[in-house]
Amino acid sequence: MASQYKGHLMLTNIKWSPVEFKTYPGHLSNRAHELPPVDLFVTTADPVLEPPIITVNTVLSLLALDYPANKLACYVSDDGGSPLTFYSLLESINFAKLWVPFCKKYNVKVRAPFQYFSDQEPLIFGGISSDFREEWKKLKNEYDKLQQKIEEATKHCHPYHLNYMFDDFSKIERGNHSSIVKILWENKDNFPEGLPHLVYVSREKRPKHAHHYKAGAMNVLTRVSGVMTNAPFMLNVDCDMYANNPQVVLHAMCLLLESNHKGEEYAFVQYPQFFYGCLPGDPFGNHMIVLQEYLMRGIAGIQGPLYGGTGCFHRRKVIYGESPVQPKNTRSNVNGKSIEMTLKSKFGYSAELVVSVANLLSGKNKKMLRPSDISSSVKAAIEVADCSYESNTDWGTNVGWVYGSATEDILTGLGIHKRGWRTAYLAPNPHAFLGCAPSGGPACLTQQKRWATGLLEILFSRNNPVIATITGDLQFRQCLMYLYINLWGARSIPELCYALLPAYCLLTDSSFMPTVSKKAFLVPASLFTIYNLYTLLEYLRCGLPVRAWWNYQRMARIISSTAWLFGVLSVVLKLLRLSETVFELTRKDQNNQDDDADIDPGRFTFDDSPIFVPGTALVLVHISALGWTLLRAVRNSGFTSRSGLGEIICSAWVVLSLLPFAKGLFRRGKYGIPYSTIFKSKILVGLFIYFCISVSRN
Ligand SMILES: O=c1ccn([C@@H]2O[C@H](COP(=O)(O)OP(=O)(O)O[C@H]3O[C@H](CO)[C@@H](O)[C@H](O)[C@H]3O)[C@@H](O)[C@H]2O)c(=O)[nH]1
Ligand SMILES: [Mn+2]
Repeated sequence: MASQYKGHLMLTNIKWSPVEFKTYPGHLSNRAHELPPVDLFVTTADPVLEPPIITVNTVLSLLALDYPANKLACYVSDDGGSPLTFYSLLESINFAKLWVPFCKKYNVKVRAPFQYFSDQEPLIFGGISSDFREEWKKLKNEYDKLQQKIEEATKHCHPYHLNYMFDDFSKIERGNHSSIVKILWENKDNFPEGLPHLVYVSREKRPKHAHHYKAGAMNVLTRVSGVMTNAPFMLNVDCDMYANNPQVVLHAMCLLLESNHKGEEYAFVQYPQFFYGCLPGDPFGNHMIVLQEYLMRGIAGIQGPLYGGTGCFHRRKVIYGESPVQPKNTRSNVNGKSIEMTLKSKFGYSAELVVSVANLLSGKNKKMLRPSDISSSVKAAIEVADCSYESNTDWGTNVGWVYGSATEDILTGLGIHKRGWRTAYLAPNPHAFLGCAPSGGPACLTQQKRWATGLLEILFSRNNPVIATITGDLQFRQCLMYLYINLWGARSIPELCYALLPAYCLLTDSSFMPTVSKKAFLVPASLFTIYNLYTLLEYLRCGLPVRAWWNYQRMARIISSTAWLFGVLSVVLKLLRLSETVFELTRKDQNNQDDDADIDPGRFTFDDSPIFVPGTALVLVHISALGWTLLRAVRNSGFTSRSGLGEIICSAWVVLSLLPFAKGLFRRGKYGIPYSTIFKSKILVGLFIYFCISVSRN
């Protein structure tokens, strides 16, 4: 708990001046001809962990956005290089040709078909024309067919080879293949009511070449779209984050096309991350509703929100490394080097890319309509997707998504704030994007471990927030905010010490809490009460149940003693150059494919990962300590020892927080902790008890 109180001061800084924007996209929709082009990016990396039907739905929701179709282009990056993903996208085109006009004609609210068709029929049909009813049925039927085709292709090896489009995939080896860029659909007629361009990109991968995970994929998408459509704005979403509000682009444009009262442009507009199919009571404490409501709004009032990796509209020139006040360079020579040479050394050798960058930076492409013919740029696009393209360029450092952290989003956003940009946070109603939150122990902890790792990596990078404030234009309060967030993982160490303290006291018959009968006891007791009431109040004010608050508190303790601790370990190993940090994907399909009959998706699950060892050991230590105290009390007929009620309450609180682990000791299957984990934990417990005994003997 103590580390929570210290965090509170930092939190006060963050929450001090919250900001909320209200946008009126209606004002823009009658200025359609002035709207700028926008490139839409979707990333996927594994057809098993991220089933293609999820990606297809996200793509369909983007193709159907309320925005002139000839100003949108959608690019899908597939790091898995999977023919299945490609096949699914290709198959979805015919459905999209029906779906997009249908959505626009009837002003459909939710444009991800799986979500739209999950609604009950009568609910939709109430008082609605028979035309609509017919079309609805037809589309539902078409969507079912599409889904079935994809399912079949997933189960059986599909005869991809029958189609020339699949040639590139015939001999593909995962992680070792050349770049593939395929135009799945081209809006040749430049038709505002048609379908936006849809392009499939799988960048070149070679075993010996670092590919920088998602950051690498984003940079390839930036370049590929640069040579094809070069829109001044780019939206990026994860494959599971479908657009839930058809007006997201218009909302974002309300802020991106204007500047604030000081005349400053916003570098990017970040939407919050909300989730669909949420389990009641948020059993894994990861719906982030309260976090975004208070934290993100607060940050929005300092220098602007963090970049969250998904649901964000970027200004392309910012991604290209521009600063808010860019020195005007009208000469064609800089220090004797031609501008072209300078751009080549920053952006790489592709002549097409350099021209597109020059056009963009000079603002030439602002009014320009997107080129309707993109097939002529496929060759250039393949070239910029090669894995050696970035060597000796600024990609990954001063240009594009920044490399060196498993949370490339925070690192990239920090670089933008460091250059002095302001950013904007927008939370429209209905929610802009919805994705799937991980569920189950292993998926949740893996995600948290990656976040803790990535956030800590940033502290050890040249983009450390303190350095960014001293040498760059990161505001002081924004720097404090970044420090608070980046230190999340490091909090696991003091938390673990505090969590062990009551057990240590009970085992060694010592105390760290004042005796309950003394007035001093009121100090920790009131801090404890105020902290919990305050956090509870935040939940209630967001309209969430008490259960959600408790689950969050509980998961926060579990996460910091397991996932965050492993995050710290992996950063230490990286600093010692013993291993590299990796981006472990979060599984996207929820529990619906399980064959357990008594399935309870809210119940904590385990696997044999070592990540569960510290939590198991912690709960065992406390059970032993409490048992030992009880035994002593029985022997001495009463609690006469030095450690008293304070320690017992604290110890019981730890067990309560780690209740899923305590229960897991007695369960089997995926709800139980594997024997090997329990065995390893018992060794740790033995060592700890031995340590306590030797201390109390001295
Ligand atoms: O080598 C990789 C690894 C990941 N991804 C994509 O990155 C996205 C995010 O991956 P996911 O497993 O869903 O991670 P999350 O923890 O859910 O993602 C959050 O955290 C990430 C940083 O750790 C951010 O990049 C994400 O935008 C943010 O939603 C997905 O679309 C992946 O397909 C790639 O394209 N290539
Ligand atoms: Mn995700």
